[in-house]
Amino acid sequence: MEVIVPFSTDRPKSRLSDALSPDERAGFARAMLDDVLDAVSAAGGEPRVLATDPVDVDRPVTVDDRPLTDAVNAALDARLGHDDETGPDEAPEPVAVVMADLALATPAALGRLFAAGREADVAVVPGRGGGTNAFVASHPDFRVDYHGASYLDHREIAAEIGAAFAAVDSQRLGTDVDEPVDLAEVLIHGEGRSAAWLREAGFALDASEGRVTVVRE
Ligand SMILES: Nc1nc2c(ncn2[C@@H]2O[C@H](COP(=O)(O)OP(=O)(O)OP(=O)(O)O)[C@@H](O)[C@H]2O)c(=O)[nH]1
Ligand SMILES: C[C@H](OP(=O)(O)O)C(=O)O
Repeated sequence: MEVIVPFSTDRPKSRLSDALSPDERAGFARAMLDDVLDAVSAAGGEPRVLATDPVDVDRPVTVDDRPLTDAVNAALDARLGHDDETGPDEAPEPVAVVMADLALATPAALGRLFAAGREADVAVVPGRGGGTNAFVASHPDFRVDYHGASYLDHREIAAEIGAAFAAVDSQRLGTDVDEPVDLAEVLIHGEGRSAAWLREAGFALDASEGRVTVVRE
C-alpha cells in the first residue's frame, strides 16, 4: 500500500518552541520522520514523503508547497480520482496518509491500520484532541479537511459520500507529538531515533509531581 507522509520543513513543530530551539525542532522533526518511514516500510507499506521543500531522504519525495489540506487532496485526486483507465466501476487501491510526527509508530500498529483500511472505505486513527493522525481511504470521493477537530470532519465527509467508516483505536498512532508534555510519551514508549534524540539532547522524565513530564539536564 502506498503511504503518503506529509512533512513540513517550514518552522516545524512550532508548539515545541518552549522546549526546543528552531534548529533542534528541525532535527527532532527529522528524527520522527525517519522513525515513521522505517515503521511504514517494516509494515509492508511503500512510503512517499509529501514535503513543503526538498528533503534529503532515502525514499520517494513529492514537493508541494501548498497548505497541508490542498497538498494531501492533490495526492488523493491523483490516486483515488476516476480517470479513463480505471473507470468509475473499478474501486481504487487504498492509499494511506500517515503524519510524520507519530514518533511511537510501530509496524504492528500500522499493520492494524492497513488491515482496517482494506475492510472499510475510510479508516481513521484519531489523535488526542480530535486530529487525524493517520488514515487509509479507498473511496474515490474521499478528500480531507485538516485542522481543528478534523477527525469529526472526516467522519462527516465519509458519511456524506456514503463511505463505510472505521475508527481505529491506537495508543501509538493516536499520539502525535505536538507539545512539550508529549515528549514524555516518546521517552516512555519510544524505541527509535526520536527517543534517542531526546535523550542525547538531555531530556529525562520528571515524575516528581502530578502528570509525568520532561526536564532537560
Ligand atoms: N506537506 C505538508 N505537511 C505539513 C504541512 N503542515 C504540517 N505538515 C505535516 O503534517 C503533520 C501534522 O502537522 P502539525 O502537527 O499540524 O503541524 P507541525 O507543523 O508539525 O507543528 P506545529 O507548528 O506545532 O503546528 C506533520 O507531519 C507535519 O510535518 C504542510 O503545509 N504541508
Ligand atoms: C493536521 C492536524 O494536526 P493537529 O493540528 O491535530 O496536530 C489535524 O490532524 O487535523
